[in-house]
Amino acid sequence: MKIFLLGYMGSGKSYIGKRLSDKLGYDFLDMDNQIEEKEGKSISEIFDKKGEVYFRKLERRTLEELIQREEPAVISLGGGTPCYGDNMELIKNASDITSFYLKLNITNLTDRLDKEKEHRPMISHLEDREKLEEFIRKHLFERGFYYNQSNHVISCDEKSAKEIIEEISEKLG
Ligand SMILES: Nc1ncnc2c1ncn2[C@@H]1O[C@H](COP(=O)(O)OP(=O)(O)OP(=O)(O)O)[C@@H](O)[C@H]1O
Ligand SMILES: O=C(O)C1=C[C@@H](O)[C@@H](O)[C@H](O)C1
Ligand SMILES: [Mg+2]
Repeated sequence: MKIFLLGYMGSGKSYIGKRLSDKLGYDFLDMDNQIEEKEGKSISEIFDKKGEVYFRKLERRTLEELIQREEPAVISLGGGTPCYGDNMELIKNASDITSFYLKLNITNLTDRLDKEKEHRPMISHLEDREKLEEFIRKHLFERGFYYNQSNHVISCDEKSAKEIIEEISEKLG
């Protein structure tokens, strides 16, 4: 059984994923960290030096490897992973994966990301909160189509990590 966490940048995939894995006694894997280890570079450096298309290809190969993995694990995907090529189809077609979309509203995502833009190359160039919010609104409109194909949608607005983890655990039964 593998648990995949999906959602926009800043939705808590890494934060919740680590804590959920501790609770379940599963391994925790963060796709962004795996990519950084493979390349020996930070995500920002990969975007800067090799470009986004190179990153998306690497992300696809890493997704394929994670899907092949047989041991139980909680796996946090990159924010864009489900939204490129047929990545979401691969996730949906794997019989041992349960996917959760960690859903937050635009205001809460903007609040979080406004404080943490630097290591996120998709948004690091946006000068102020207004531009960031406008970008997130458009981006989420495009990406929601993919995220919403997850097995479960978890509304995370105003919820603590503990509450979110409890909700995920309930869905897992
Ligand atoms: N339930 C929560 N309540 C309050 N803050 C939270 C909650 N979940 C996560 N956070 C905070 O939100 C920020 C973003 O979380 P995190 O880095 O886990 O997002 P992410 O989905 O992994 O983003 P990315 O796709 O960019 O890797 C972090 O500072 C984290 O501590
Ligand atoms: O939303 C995105 O496209 C991204 C999210 C991050 O997790 C990283 O995978 C990278 O910064 C791209
Ligand atoms: Mg993360």
